[in-house]
Amino acid sequence: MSTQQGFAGIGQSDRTAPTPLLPVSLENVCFGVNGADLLHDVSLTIGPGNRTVIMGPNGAGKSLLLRLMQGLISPTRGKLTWRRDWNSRQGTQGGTPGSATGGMPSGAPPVSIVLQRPVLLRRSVAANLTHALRVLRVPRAERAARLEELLTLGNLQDRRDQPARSLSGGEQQRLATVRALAASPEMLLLDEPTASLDPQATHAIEGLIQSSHERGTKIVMVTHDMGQAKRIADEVVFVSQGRIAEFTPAETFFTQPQSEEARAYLSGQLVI
Ligand SMILES: Nc1ncnc2c1ncn2[C@@H]1O[C@H](COP(=O)(O)OP(=O)(O)OP(=O)(O)O)[C@@H](O)[C@H]1O
Repeated sequence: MSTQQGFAGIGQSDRTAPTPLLPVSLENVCFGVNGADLLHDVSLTIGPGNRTVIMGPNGAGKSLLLRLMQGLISPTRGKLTWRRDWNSRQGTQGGTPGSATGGMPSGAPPVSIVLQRPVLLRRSVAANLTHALRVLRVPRAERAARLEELLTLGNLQDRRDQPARSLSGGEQQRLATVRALAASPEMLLLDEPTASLDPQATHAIEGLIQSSHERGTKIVMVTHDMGQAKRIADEVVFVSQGRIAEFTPAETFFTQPQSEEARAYLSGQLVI
């Protein structure tokens, strides 16, 4: 896995620079369940670098968009293409694009996701991280050092032997976030990661997001928190009723939203 754009400092070093994973392009993507489209004709290119924040009312299709990018679901119609063919073991050079065009996904792109409610093993903090490192096939000899790096990154050194599920909500989310970063992902997807956290815990997660951004990891985050969106976003994708209503630089979005739907959302009106 690349550390060229991923989380440096957690150990790996590729000698050859792989073709970057991004951009990911969605061309006329529809996603439906039982014949009913939940995402309609989505065309969007998400490039590296900028922190992308996805906003929109409840039920608009934001999580579905993230799941498409996570590879958990595939378009019912249309095409989703990565710059790098992550499906192919040798596909890191030359750049045959990877794509998903329907049916069940055949694999998952090398991205990590953080959800609103972390899913943690009924084991200690350290065991959760060690398990992730094992699954990621980090050589046994490197695991101890990487574990320490992750514990330090998440400020969880004092909690290492505590059962993960007995941590506070904020600590659990710090653990889930550093576990996601253990993979040195080129892209980190976050689905309302701080929705149930207090300001201090939110600040800690935003710090982790910011430091991984500074190390080159692409950030794509769904949030309803306007303050957080303003703090983090370089660009905003606004989703309404399964369509992309707007994809603009953050400053434009917050000061001069172009779409009727975004104007209504930002002014606190009900958007159906
Ligand atoms: N597997 C499914 N079967 C049927 N409907 C689904 C399925 N998954 C999602 N939906 C519907 O698709 C719509 C979009 O869901 P999604 O979770 O993407 O919304 P969202 O924008 O993330 O909303 P929220 O802000 O409330 O989390 C919703 O109406 C949801 O009920």
